[in-house]
Amino acid sequence: MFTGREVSTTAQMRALETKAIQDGRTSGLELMERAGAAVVAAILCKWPNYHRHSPGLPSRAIVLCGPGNNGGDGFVVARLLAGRGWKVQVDLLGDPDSLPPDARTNHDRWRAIGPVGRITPNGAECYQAEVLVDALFGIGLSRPLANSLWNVFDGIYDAVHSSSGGPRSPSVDHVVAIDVPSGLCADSGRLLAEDDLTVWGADLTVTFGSLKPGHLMADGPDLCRDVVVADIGLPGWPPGPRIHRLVRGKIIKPDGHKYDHGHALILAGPSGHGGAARLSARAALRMGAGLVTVCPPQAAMPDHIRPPDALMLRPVDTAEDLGKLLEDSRITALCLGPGCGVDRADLLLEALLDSGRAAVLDADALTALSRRPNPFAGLPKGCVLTPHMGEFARLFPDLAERLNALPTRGPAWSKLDAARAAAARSGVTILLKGPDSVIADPDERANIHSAFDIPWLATAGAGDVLAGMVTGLLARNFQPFDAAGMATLIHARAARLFGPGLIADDLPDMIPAVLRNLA
Ligand SMILES: NC(=O)C1=CN([C@@H]2O[C@H](COP(=O)(O)OP(=O)(O)OC[C@H]3O[C@@H](n4cnc5c(N)ncnc54)[C@H](O)[C@@H]3O)[C@@H](O)[C@H]2O)[C@@H](O)CC1
Ligand SMILES: [K+]
Repeated sequence: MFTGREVSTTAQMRALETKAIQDGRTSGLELMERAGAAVVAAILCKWPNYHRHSPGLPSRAIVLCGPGNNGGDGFVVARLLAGRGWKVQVDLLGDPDSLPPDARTNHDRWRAIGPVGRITPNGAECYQAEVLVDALFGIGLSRPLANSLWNVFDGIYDAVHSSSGGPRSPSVDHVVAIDVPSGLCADSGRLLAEDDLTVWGADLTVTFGSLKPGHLMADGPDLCRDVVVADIGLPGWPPGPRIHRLVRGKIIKPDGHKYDHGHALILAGPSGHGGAARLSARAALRMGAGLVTVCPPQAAMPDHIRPPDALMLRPVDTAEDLGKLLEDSRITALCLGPGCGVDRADLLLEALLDSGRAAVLDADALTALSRRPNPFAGLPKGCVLTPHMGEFARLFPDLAERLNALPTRGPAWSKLDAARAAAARSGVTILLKGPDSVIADPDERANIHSAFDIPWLATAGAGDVLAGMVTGLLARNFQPFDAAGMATLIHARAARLFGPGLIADDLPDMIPAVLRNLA
């Protein structure tokens, strides 16, 4: 049984389906029937009034079926909706004789009820329905949509977005995608196309067993909108790496002495650049680190004579200064990078690495790291690297290049793949930031955090706060993977709670309210 937080790649999904069938638990046809039934149930749940859209008139559905089993699911949906009194039009892309066996069976079952039309470039001009079911391509999309299909997509796009509503103009109220909106790569959330493609998004996407990475990343969330995960009786966790959607967590500060909750050191930059480190420091305190010390160069000390008074101050000018400070074994985590300046980060990096302490390397520290001949040599296991895509490209140019290449084959490379490859190469936890953040560690664990609903979090200093939050949790002895995940989750919730107009300074002060709800 899945719990709802699992994310499976298409390869894992196929392996699971094959195993369930080989074990004799179920058959492909049975899974297809359950899939179709789940789609119908989700439609009726989301739009209960469509059961009868106006007195005496049946609701109307257009089901577009593709050449594979996604199309097979579509035939099941058509049959079940017709059985509920809907007026259903079914159009097929391709030749019925080429359908795979289960899809062909369901095609034939539908043919006993109604006709199957052909999907043509201009066919969408007369589409009029409450619901259009997109059963063209699911997890089997393996290559970019051919140019000949583009006209079809354009026509459907016009039908979906038509607002004229006249009797002869196309109009579709809602689109329901089976598994994924067609054209979207389920593994990456990227559109498989050789050029720009107009894809109509769905209002509701019904997927099976578990989420796929593409529902959470890149273009996926925008195109899938509401995603329902339907249990169709697939057992257990699929073989391969464990990927989760990051949606919840627990974080409690137990009783104890202040040193029991760790001591975080935030290395600050030169005079006039201390704000970033102060944001990090404030966030580390709010995350429950017992003590937090800001360490600017001596000349910048006066900049920091200001609240919060809970912050401590120690000057650090040289690597030796830092090394001396780190002789205190009660210092449990460091943060290097925010507002630090690349040269200063470079100067302090070696002492930090030599200490073997847990640390967050962010911003300028990542640039300093990328300039080293062997960037990942000697990184302590407790390190978390927190790059955004630009910093990631400096640290892992080949991975970024692969990620940025036009996705012409499925499964396309995703941020998930890139973050996992980076964790394997560097030997430490990677938090690859963005509206879709990925946290990956060298043990092949990965979490995806999808937060496209809070665009106001893309504000100056928000990354510094996040770095401080991770540092606070590392100081408290959280494992790097857990610290990065919890901080990402709480950071997003804090932004959501504050709402638009947020500036980074607001974030640390929202943390207590978020923590109260987590505990
Ligand atoms: N895996 C599972 O556990 C289950 C899968 N089911 C359904 O089966 C789907 C997967 O079925 P398939 O593997 O047959 O894959 P799809 O139905 O997604 O598509 C495969 C077909 O599309 C063609 N195709 C791929 N890219 C194309 C392109 N760019 N242009 C034109 N044709 C292209 C392929 O040649 C193949 O004929 C799922 O998305 C889901 O809807 C369900 O029936 C039940 C359970
Ligand atoms: K689809």
